[in-house]
Amino acid sequence: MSLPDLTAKVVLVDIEGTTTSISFVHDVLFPYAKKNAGDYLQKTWRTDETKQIVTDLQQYLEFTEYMESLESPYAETHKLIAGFVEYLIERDLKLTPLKTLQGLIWAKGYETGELKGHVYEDVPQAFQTWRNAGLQIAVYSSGSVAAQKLIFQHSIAGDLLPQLSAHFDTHVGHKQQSESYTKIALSLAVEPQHVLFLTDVPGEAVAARDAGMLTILLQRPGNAPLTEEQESTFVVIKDFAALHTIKLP
Ligand SMILES: CSCCC(=O)C(=O)COP(=O)(O)O
Ligand SMILES: [Mg+2]
Repeated sequence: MSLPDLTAKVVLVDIEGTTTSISFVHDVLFPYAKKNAGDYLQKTWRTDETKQIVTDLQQYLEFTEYMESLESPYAETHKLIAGFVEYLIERDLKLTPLKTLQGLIWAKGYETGELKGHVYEDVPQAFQTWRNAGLQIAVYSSGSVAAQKLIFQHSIAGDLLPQLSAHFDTHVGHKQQSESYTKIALSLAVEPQHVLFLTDVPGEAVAARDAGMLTILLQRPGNAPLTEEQESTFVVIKDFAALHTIKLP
């Protein structure tokens, strides 16, 4: 495989819907976090890390909404927060403390082998090809940096973590804000036009493009369908192998 005529020095990949199926995140990871949140919070309740997460979670407007939605109060605070965590996961909210907590809960599942990170079968070969071509690979996901490392380290295709040079999560900013991509390029010490961002979400592609990055959309099985306008605005590929056969504008 050879790379198309692109000037990228870094390939920046999203996870859910790009390297990994949406169903793995929604049908395996999220249920695992929901099931184990109460136990995790109870065991770590007195640690500074958990105290900080709980304080941060309570700052969101959603916490007030959640409290108002309760029909009867919880006797124990860790159960109240576990209920709030479930409430947030069911709404797929990408709040930074929620994502931090999910990563901490998933760690045990990966450690015991109960969880194995899904990656599409073209991903390991593409990572190898890009690295052989001298490109760096970085990750930008709403999942915490710790969670990103776990999914690639314990992937169904083996340990892919050594292929990755940098990780970014919502601490850098939200994925549909172009400043986040400007900050990522600065942190990678490359011009944005030398970064190729691969994602399934058109709003993220627009934000990255507005920051000057090259952007390609993934249409993986199970991803949300793209509109005709999105398909005509962006290059769309069905997998990473297709990246090596397309001609970029
Ligand atoms: C890091 S694996 C878990 C993915 C996750 O929690 C998530 O919200 C996915 O968001 P993405 O930005 O990768 O689409
Ligand atoms: Mg995604």
